[in-house]
Amino acid sequence: MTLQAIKYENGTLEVLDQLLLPKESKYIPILGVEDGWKVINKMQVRGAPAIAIVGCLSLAVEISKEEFEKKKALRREVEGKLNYLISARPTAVNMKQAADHLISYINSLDNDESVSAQEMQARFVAAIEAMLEKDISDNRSIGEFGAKAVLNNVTDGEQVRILTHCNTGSLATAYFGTALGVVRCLHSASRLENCYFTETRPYNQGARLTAYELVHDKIPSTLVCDSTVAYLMKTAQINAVVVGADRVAANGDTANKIGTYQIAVVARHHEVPFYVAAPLTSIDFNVNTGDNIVIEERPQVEMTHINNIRIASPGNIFFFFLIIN
Ligand SMILES: CSC[C@H]1O[C@H](OP(=O)(O)O)[C@H](O)[C@@H]1O
Repeated sequence: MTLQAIKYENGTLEVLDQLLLPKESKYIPILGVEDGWKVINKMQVRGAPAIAIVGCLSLAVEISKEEFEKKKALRREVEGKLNYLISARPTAVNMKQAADHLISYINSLDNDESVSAQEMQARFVAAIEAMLEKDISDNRSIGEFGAKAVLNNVTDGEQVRILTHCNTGSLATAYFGTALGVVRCLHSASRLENCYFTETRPYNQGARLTAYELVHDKIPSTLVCDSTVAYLMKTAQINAVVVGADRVAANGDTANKIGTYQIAVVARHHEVPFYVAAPLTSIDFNVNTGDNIVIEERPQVEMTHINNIRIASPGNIFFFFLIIN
């Protein structure tokens, strides 16, 4: 078992094919931007932060193999490929945030006459490589801060029962995770009684990925059907719900995996504190409210089949994949 979703060293990139988990642990080589776009679009790599990191690293791999005589040629190629990578999936904002930041950075290098084309290329690749460690550092901070927030609501020494949705761990980020990072910190502090997590239909990120991570880390946990959450909050004294985010609007509206909204409504009804754990790169200050967040629509086969076996009768089925809370 491995929780390293992304393997990058000296211009070589491999990603864990998450569609094969938990049955098979297989890495896919990423030779450039086209490979990066495909593994993101097919959800072999998924999770808002991981999407941005893999997308940008796929560009770093491609750029590292080329030689640029002219700085403008490098800038033009970078801008075009970053905008292409954004199109792989529409809702998670992290890839767009990273693209905007990197385009601004390479423009500053292009405008700096003291920087050669070779230096510009090296600095640009280094800026992307730094995203890996930054994400891990952010996740550990989110985990510690989130654990403190949860524990503020309980008596000293009390162990807590957490509910989470989808996968927000090492398989959705560079490592450690966001909402699952909070669970990891609570467990490390010996303050976690149990982590309940949903299967997360239709793509089963919870049953396939979160279960995989929690078993790997030997964290006390219980997989529950998505339809159990209301009964769970009524009967299991859940201390807090902690989820991730794909995109947070300027007013705090949050787009996350489908099912999050109903969990939030039930948490409100049962007065269970509800937390969104996300890095700054998941916040889109250019979007005022959740009404302006693009809802991702995925092929219906992702709901009607599991491992290529049909589980729903043929017919005209249509559903949203992500929805606003
Ligand atoms: C830490 S990323 C969180 C976010 O990503 C998941 O979506 P997907 O598996 O479709 O990429 C889910 O919405 C998580 O909350």
